[in-house]
Amino acid sequence: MSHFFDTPMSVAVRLRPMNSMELECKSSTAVKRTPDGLPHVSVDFHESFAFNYVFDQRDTQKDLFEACVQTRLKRLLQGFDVTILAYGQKGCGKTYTMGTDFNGVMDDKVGLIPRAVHYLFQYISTLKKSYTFRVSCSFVKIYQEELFDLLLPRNNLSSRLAGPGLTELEVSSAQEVTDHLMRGFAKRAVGEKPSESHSILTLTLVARKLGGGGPTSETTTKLNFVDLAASGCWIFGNDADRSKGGLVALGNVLNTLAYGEIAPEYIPYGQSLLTSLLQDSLGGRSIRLLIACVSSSDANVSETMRTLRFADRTLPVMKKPGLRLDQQHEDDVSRLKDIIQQLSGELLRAIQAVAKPDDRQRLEDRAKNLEKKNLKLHQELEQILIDTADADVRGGILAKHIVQSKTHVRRIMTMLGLQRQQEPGPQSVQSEGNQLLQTLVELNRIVSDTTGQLRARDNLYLQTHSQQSWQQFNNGGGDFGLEANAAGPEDHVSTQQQGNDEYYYDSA
Ligand SMILES: Nc1ncnc2c1ncn2[C@@H]1O[C@H](COP(=O)(O)OP(=O)(O)OP(=O)(O)O)[C@@H](O)[C@H]1O
Repeated sequence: MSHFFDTPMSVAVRLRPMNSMELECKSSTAVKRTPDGLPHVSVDFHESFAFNYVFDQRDTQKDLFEACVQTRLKRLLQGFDVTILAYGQKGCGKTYTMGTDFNGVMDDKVGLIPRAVHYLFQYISTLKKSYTFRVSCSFVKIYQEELFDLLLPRNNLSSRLAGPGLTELEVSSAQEVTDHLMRGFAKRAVGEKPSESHSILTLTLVARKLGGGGPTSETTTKLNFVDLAASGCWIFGNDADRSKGGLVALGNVLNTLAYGEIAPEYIPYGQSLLTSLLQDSLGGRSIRLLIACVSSSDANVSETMRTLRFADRTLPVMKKPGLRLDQQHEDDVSRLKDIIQQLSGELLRAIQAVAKPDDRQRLEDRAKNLEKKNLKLHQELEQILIDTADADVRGGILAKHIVQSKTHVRRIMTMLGLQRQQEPGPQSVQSEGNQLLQTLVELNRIVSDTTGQLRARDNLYLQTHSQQSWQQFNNGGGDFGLEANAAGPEDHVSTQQQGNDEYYYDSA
């Protein structure tokens, strides 16, 4: 078992460089990554948003792929559907980022789809000793609430889907997928502009574990790349522009999912074709990454704000900071957790082998209990990491956790070693179980201490920050058009502006 630190829903913001028109108009930069190194975006210096990742003009396609897509692809084999969506105003880089317009040349400008497909086929080829894989591909366009199959081998036109299911083509290499992508993209553009339709490229991966005959030995997961229609000046319900209605529905679904555990029947998947089609890959065991593509220019600030608000509302309220973790740390923690899991299993099997039947149940229960505690500790730690907005502190906690986990692993290994040497009876097994329990209690104590320290630190930060904001507000309150004494400092803690409830709509 391994864990991942990102929440199921993550948001990456990508700031595209100014285009020639913006440069000609001599527009200035209004949207920036904040200089503190955190994944925050500031708009016009007075509005800021916190996301999981922020990429600016200096970041390359490779940076984006490696930071937020690569690790998610491995989750496919752990039974998660992975959905990557690009959202944003017309011309802000959705297609460029996704690589939906791939031209067959694998250069450094190539977007996510070709990179992901190559990575995936390479990755599964390393697992061929343990798994067999079947991969199939479908590619559709949704335009004005109608579905078009882009892989139907007919003429040059995309075919509206009236009858049975989608074309799903079996593929055995990255090249085959990108060939289908290129053919499909050419069809997407027929009839209307690509910016007016959504396109979804789906890879379905069926992994069968070799040597496993049980019902769970085959896993089917989906990887979706969704290049959404451009957001912009539109009104929900306008029949002439119904593809945009899919964006409203998508916003509603992601927003509802952000509230946490909600029964599927309350999630409004049925509001559009887009959300119905993606239903399985948006809820349940899915990992979602929304890439909000925005312009950095002051000429597009109002549309950029709408995009950022859309993205902001898809994130769970409690997990907004959700900062990117250092990859090395994440890998270390994940590896150690796997080792602990494996060793705990071995310990359990060793206990079963030596204990008398009447002791066995009790010891098994105890071992299971330890396992649960261990899992809870990991979950607490992950929560702390997600809730902590300071990269240095997070790094410190992780480093500490790694040392603790290593000690923990060493102790379990020592116990196993002793067990094997001495072939102990139930009593010694019990005392080893107790030692393990002690270790876990100790680990638990350290985690709660750290949580306490972090909470105290966060409270202090919020207090100081709110006092500073209040002072600034009092000094220049007139600019805000508010009475200087209308609210107390506690009302100014957050820099995150709450948009109005109709944020999906453009009333212009
Ligand atoms: N991060 C970036 N770096 C360099 N060029 C970019 C970047 N993002 C976008 N571009 C360029 O900007 C132009 C518009 O990008 P793109 O077509 O991807 O926008 P889009 O959001 O998909 O637009 P539409 O909604 O019309 O489909 C393209 O020429 C693309 O190469």
